[in-house]
Amino acid sequence: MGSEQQGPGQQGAGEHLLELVDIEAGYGRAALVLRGLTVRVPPASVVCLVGPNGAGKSTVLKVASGMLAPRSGRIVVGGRDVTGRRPQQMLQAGLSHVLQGHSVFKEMSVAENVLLGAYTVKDRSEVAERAAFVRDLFPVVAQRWDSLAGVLSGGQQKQVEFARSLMVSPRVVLLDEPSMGLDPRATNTVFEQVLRMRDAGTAVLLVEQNARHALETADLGCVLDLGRVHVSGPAADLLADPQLGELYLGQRRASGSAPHPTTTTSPREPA
Ligand SMILES: Nc1ncnc2c1ncn2[C@@H]1O[C@H](COP(=O)(O)OP(=O)(O)OP(=O)(O)O)[C@@H](O)[C@H]1O
Repeated sequence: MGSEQQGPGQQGAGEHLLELVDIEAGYGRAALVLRGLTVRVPPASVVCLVGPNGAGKSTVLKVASGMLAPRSGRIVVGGRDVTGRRPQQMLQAGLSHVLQGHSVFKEMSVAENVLLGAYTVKDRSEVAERAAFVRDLFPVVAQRWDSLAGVLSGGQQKQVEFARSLMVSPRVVLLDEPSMGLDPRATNTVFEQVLRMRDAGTAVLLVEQNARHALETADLGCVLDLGRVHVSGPAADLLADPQLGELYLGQRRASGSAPHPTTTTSPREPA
């Protein structure tokens, strides 16, 4: 593997919105899943975590959103140490988590689903302002505002989830596999919306099975393996690294030998 590149796993602490530093975390008494992992999210960026199944990508997001307390390490949001806080406190600190799978309430309207995201916001004018903001950012949300969420397509429902996550004006949105179950066209739209969120001022920490597409979208990337950052750097550099491509992105070797069959196949666990 090429030498470590400058990126979210290696760069020094500075003006970052989110810093996960030397995190060790696991489930119950089971062995550690994250083993000294450091990831930093700068402002106005999309940072993507890729790597084999079981590397710990979703676990990173659970630690960041307070769903799983780390055994050691620090979580810093906007320069403030928030290690050990619960999910609602993490939300108030500025970390909004869009979980894997679909989480819209199908029997409720798009409006009701989106406004649920503002349940911690007491100021009604702030809620109205924020609703106008997300309707502007996600046109389909505005167009289908009064529709039942259950009649929307999978990609449209994902945008409702994005809109809901932005209702609290988060500093960083944590997105767990937003393209899961979507067809290529809907996947393209969802990735375009990820960039719109970034451009509108919310940084994104993204976990994706679709590693190539995610790195093509992201500014920075981290390849995780065995609960550590294996290599990190500008996403374009990771994409251009032939060895990373062979191991994690399903690229063919120059010699023409067969590629790994999926973008996430572990070099340790050939399919
Ligand atoms: N709730 C849980 N309880 C116990 N073990 C868990 C739990 N969630 C995840 N794990 C284990 O933690 C490890 C890392 O899982 P995680 O979901 O973070 O990996 P991942 O890199 O996101 O993989 P995938 O791409 O398959 O989702 C795996 O071995 C998984 O079995």
